[in-house]
Amino acid sequence: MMNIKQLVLASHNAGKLKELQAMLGDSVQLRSIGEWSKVEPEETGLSFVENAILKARNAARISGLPALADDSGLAVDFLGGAPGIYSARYADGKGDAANNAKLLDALKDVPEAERGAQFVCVLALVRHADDPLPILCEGLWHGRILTAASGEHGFGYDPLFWVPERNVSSAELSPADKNQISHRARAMVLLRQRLGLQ
Ligand SMILES: O=P(O)(O)OP(=O)(O)OP(=O)(O)OC[C@H]1O[C@@H](n2cnc3c(O)ncnc32)[C@H](O)[C@@H]1O
Ligand SMILES: [Mg+2]
Repeated sequence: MMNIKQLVLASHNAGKLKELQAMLGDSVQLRSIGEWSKVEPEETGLSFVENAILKARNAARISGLPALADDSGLAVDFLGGAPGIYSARYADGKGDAANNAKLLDALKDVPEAERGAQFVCVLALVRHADDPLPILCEGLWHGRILTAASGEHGFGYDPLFWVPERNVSSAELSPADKNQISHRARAMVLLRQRLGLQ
């Protein structure tokens, strides 16, 4: 079992850092790779797993610390799983608001029953840059895409993601509630088990 006190998070996304640190608790300190470099690696993989490993190796190489990466996104049934690994780049890098507007447009006139979607999160942890055995944990969160944005919490696609088990959008959940049930929370439960943290 690994005894990890400090991990570098291979992400420039402040929303992820906040959620992951809250889920990990005080026993492990997460430091953003932004402390070392502002340059983001190109996400050239064809799967969440490949991109998560690529980001984790890059961060471990730059920082010299064990690294955790989160590759995540939204897979929409009607769109054959798109935007998927391209979720951050869906509107060509114009940001969350543009991504959400493009998604609403792509699903214009699509009835509720066909608006199913899942958030996906893959966490990859490497002990060092060339680690031959990364720890991989996956979490899925099933919901549906709304016809208009709702809610102020969270980040990214949260205002468009309807959470059936709570009858609210994921941006209407409190941060603590989202961290109990999200794709990221599910992946983190598995990671904590693998690290012997619970
Ligand atoms: O690669 P890093 O630096 O970690 O940051 P990123 O924001 O580019 O992250 P990804 O490449 O994993 O892309 C994830 C996309 O999916 C969205 N996403 C992931 N988790 C989400 C969540 O919990 N709520 C809303 N949107 C989420 C997010 O906004 C991005 O558009
Ligand atoms: Mg990214």
